[in-house]
Amino acid sequence: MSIEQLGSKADHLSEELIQRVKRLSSSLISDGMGCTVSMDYTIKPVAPANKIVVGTALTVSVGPGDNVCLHKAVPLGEKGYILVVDGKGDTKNALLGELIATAAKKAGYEGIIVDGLARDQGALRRLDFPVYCKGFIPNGPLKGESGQINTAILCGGVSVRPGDLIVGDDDGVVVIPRENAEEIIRKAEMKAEYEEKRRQEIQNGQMLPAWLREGSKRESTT
Ligand SMILES: O=C([O-])CC(=O)C(=O)O
Ligand SMILES: [Mg+2]
Repeated sequence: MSIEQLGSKADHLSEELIQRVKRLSSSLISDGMGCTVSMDYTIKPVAPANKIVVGTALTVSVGPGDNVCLHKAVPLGEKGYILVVDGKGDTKNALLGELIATAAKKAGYEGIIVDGLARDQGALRRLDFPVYCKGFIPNGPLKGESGQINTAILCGGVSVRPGDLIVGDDDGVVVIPRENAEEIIRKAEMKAEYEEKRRQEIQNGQMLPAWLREGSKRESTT
């Protein structure tokens, strides 16, 4: 069996940036990046909770249905990290269930994102630990030959590198590349300010946004 841990655990971005992201949403972050960086829409929270989950990516790549490497990554967990699993979108076997999610919670992870399936849905809903996946199947995981921890992966069609910031809420999951985080967060905050202004305008009976009233072209989604 060859499981490689190629990269060491990445540092967190500054606490100040992370706190700013916690006041936003996945949709605002996506707007801050030109509406391009959402993981596949089928990756959704097991238990929608109307709250935002933010953490530094600790990545795992596994073969379809094979969760040996995932087991090995769980004890590396610490507060502030999110386990992001490239499961190749496999739909034949669950990569995790109640036991792995409970261990990941105990290890300190903020949550788990899986490009694949889970099982033990009822227990996961009761766990009070954010798990995002594509759905459920009773078939358990395979015990395979290989995997990688903390390397660049694709998850839900989006590139994730160790240390990128992961943001999940009930809409889905987005990835903030760490080198552009400051600029993306600033743009997302500007969108939040715009939306607050629009909320007040709508309350005052102004249904059309200014850019449409004035006939100008707007590039972002508003
Ligand atoms: O048995 C497994 O490896 C997956 C599972 O159901 C659990 O983590 O509870
Ligand atoms: Mg189980």
